[in-house]
Amino acid sequence: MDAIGTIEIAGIVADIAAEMGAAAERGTVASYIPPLAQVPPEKFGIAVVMADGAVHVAGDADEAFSIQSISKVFSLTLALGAVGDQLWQRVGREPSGSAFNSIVQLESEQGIPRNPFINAGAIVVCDVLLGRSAPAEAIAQMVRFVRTLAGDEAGSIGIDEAVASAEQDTGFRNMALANYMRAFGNIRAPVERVLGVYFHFCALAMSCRELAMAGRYLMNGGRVGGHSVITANRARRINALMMSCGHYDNSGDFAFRVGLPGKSGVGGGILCVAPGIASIAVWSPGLNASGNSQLGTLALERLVQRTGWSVFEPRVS
Ligand SMILES: NC(=O)CC[C@H](N)C(=O)O
Repeated sequence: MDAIGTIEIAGIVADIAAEMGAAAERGTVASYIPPLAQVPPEKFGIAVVMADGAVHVAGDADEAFSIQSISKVFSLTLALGAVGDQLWQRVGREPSGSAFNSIVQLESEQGIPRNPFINAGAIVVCDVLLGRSAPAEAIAQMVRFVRTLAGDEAGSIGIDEAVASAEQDTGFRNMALANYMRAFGNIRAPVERVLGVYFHFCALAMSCRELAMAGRYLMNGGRVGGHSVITANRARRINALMMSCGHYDNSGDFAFRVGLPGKSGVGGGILCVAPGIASIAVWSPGLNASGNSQLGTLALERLVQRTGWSVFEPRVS
């Protein structure tokens, strides 16, 4: 850890929540998935779980929200566990520079998505998981996995079925992506099954506190409480992908402003990792033009300015 102590972090987290509560420019809540449009834009939560186990929360940190594309981090982790590096034959590792739901690169790149954190890539990841289990099993395995990562013994993390079925009803672009990749042979299971799994993963609901807890393995070289979730090498690589691809065509700007691996979702959440230091979750439903939480990004930018936690900053001992 660096020179900043526990009391200071608690104060910084509380100050940021107060600043974000008062912010006027809150972005636009996603409306293409109808239940997400109902979430009040005033919400803001932040949770910081330190490497020593201390937890600092402020604002609406205990209110569950739809984690949406943040689930792509957990599905990637499961798929790497299932098939290892063979995954990279079907999904790339380059930033796309395009929107999260873009189809344009798939034609010239023969149905191989640029990375696992855009929709097309995450849909392939779901297909890989379906190579090993039926849809209901894959969904149950994901819920169990995230609960275990978060230490959620009460089982409060779950799938918001209303969100999952709204995505099913409105997910025409995702259907197009999946069918298009199927034409190239990069989706193997029936498209409806693959998307059923994908939509349920996106519909996972949890709070900032639970999400920051679930991200601990990424700050800890793949380990949580003495257990190895994944190898240190894989944790490092997932962090690298979060840095380069976690915010779609905004990933460069996020690295510039925050300088930490992060993954956003259209529910307004961001999971962010300060390796060796902290796992952080923020939530504010209003999005910027690239579909990333406007105030969530600003909150992380301020947190890093005040703590010096950017991976590009020298560590003070
Ligand atoms: N960026 C996101 O969070 C997108 C996830 C959303 N479920 C979709 O597929 O469109």
